[in-house]
Amino acid sequence: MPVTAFAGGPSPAGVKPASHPPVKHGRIGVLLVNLGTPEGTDYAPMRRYLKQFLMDKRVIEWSRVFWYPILFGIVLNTRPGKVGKAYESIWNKERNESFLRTYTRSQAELMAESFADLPNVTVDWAMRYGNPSIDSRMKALQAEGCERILLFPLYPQYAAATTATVNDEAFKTLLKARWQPALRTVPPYHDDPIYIEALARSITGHLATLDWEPEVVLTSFHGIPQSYFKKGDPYYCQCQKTARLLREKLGWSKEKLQVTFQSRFGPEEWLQPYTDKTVEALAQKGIKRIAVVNPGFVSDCLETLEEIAEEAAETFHHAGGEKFAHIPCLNDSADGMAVLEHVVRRELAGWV
Ligand SMILES: C=CC1=C(C)c2cc3[nH]c(cc4nc(cc5[nH]c(cc1n2)c(C)c5CCC(=O)O)C(CCC(=O)O)=C4C)c(C)c3C=C
Ligand SMILES: [Fe+2]
Ligand SMILES: [Fe+2]
Repeated sequence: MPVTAFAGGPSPAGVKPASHPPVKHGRIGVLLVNLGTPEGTDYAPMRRYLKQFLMDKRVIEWSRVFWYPILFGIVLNTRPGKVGKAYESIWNKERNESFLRTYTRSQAELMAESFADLPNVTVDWAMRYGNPSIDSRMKALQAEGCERILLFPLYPQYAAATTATVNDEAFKTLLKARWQPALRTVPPYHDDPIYIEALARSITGHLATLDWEPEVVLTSFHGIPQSYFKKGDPYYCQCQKTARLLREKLGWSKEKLQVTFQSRFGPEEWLQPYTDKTVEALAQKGIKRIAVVNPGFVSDCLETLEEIAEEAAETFHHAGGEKFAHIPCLNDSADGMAVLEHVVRRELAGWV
């Protein structure tokens, strides 16, 4: 709004000067933000995506003097090709995009539909890495008249490498804003009864479609380096709590529902036990039937569709296992949407 709009001093309350430009106002934005996704599986888009991701200090906390030579000298030359092939095996060919993007868009669209009772709320979506960027969608929401924005990092368990970096990026977009919206962030919902109930229903529902019963079900969460945990990240404890509540809801033992951590990156020790090693050890111990669920992922993605449904299944079979099932993430299912909508409605309290 140009300063000239106020030439002649402030207007009397409720009276808009004729020279005042039209300004959209009075709306509330809800921005769902997931991790990110490359634009394609070829070397160039994969490198662009990994570069933005792995330059993030919240993701790789090592000194830049030590990390950048490794990142630019080795990782960004070798990893785009390797990871691009993995993405290819799980690419949504119909839409030419990753499923993470397909589901995130669908979640925003379904939420917007179900918020018909909240006509001044606009629901949008963004990605922390890649597009649509947080910056572009925050600006679009403001242009639409959103004076208040609820930012929803799509992670049930808080980690600095995920939730905090989304929040950082959103607040960064406000650094140069003349007229900032009010910005609220959604807290973790790892122990929310509706989330636990949805997970339990999804597990029992999926297992009911099989003609066999797993001896062991692994709840496999994305890992973080142990050093991040030791510095005070609550992620490990929140994962454990989700699993405990789920176990109680299902009435299962600690042997039946186990917690593991996947997706190690780099030479450090990560949270343990590791998913791949556990899958192998279970088969070697004579366990023949297992299922794996990923409660920490709101949507299926590379880490669930490739690393678990493909790689972990192969590891299990090679080690002597017979039946392996991957239980899909909540995605845009009715139960999954009920969780996201419940969290958003709760966090909009006082605004709507
Ligand atoms: C040190 C590196 C990494 C940390 C810490 C980390 C934490 C973390 N990540 C997720 C969720 C996802 N990660 C995904 C992919 C992915 N993760 C890392 C590295 C770290 N993640 C890399 C390098 C990649 C890219 C793929 C690869 O090169 O192996 C994804 C999938 C994205 C997709 O497009 O499908 C998700 C989701 C969480 C929840 C988390 C900490 C709690
Ligand atoms: Fe990751
Ligand atoms: Fe992975």
